[in-house]
Amino acid sequence: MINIKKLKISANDKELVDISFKISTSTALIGESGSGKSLTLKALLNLLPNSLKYQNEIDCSFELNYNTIGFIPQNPFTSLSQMTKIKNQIFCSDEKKEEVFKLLNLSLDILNKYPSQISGGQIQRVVIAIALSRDIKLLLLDEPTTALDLENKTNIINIIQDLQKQLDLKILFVTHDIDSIKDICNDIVILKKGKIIEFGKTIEVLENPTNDYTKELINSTFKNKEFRK
Ligand SMILES: Nc1ncnc2c1ncn2[C@@H]1O[C@H](COP(=O)(O)OP(=O)(O)OP(=O)(O)O)[C@@H](O)[C@H]1O
Repeated sequence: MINIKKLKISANDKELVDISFKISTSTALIGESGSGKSLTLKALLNLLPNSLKYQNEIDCSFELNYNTIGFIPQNPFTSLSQMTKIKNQIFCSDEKKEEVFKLLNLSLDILNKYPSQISGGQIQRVVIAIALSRDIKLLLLDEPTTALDLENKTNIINIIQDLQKQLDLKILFVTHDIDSIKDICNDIVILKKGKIIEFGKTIEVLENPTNDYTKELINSTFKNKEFRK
């Protein structure tokens, strides 16, 4: 369990984020643009700009640092160096490379390719493989399916579900797309303007939201789905 008792970020005198929440297994952080999702991730990754003031109080059985946290960004296409073969962008033993590639259902011949020679879905899986090539304990996902088409989106969601079953990984999944987390995250935190306005078990919150803003988010997801049909 990662118990984030206090996470406060401010710029000058303006409070940007003031939240507390737990990651028991997998938690979704949902909120509209500007609600503080990226700042929260940056704070956990220790990547906040110096201009911001940051205070935290976190109870966790392991140290949160580069070795224990993996990060999957919104746009996988910019995470890899285009001029370098995939195998030279994963810093671990050949055995470990093979192990994580197998886990992500990636063919080993991809190791000898450049990013431009593989598909978008494969690139996102390679980015996840790179994160898993270290023995991380917490995986942070920042809208990992936004840049993907529907087929690859479903693929990545299935892969994350499989990873949860196979590895002892805590997950914090940041998104504004409720649809993508309902099968992955046990818990859900709804963020608005840097504050938590609703939290709880994902199924319970989705089936019985108490806050009007949460209801709006769920309704708009539902409407979009109807629209896509
Ligand atoms: N370096 C900064 N200095 C001052 N304010 C900032 C800084 N970075 C972000 N903010 C402000 O903090 C708030 C939260 O920003 P954040 O990027 O965390 O939102 P978000 O929920 O990730 O949005 P999006 O979904 O668009 O990425 C916004 O009002 C933003 O303008």
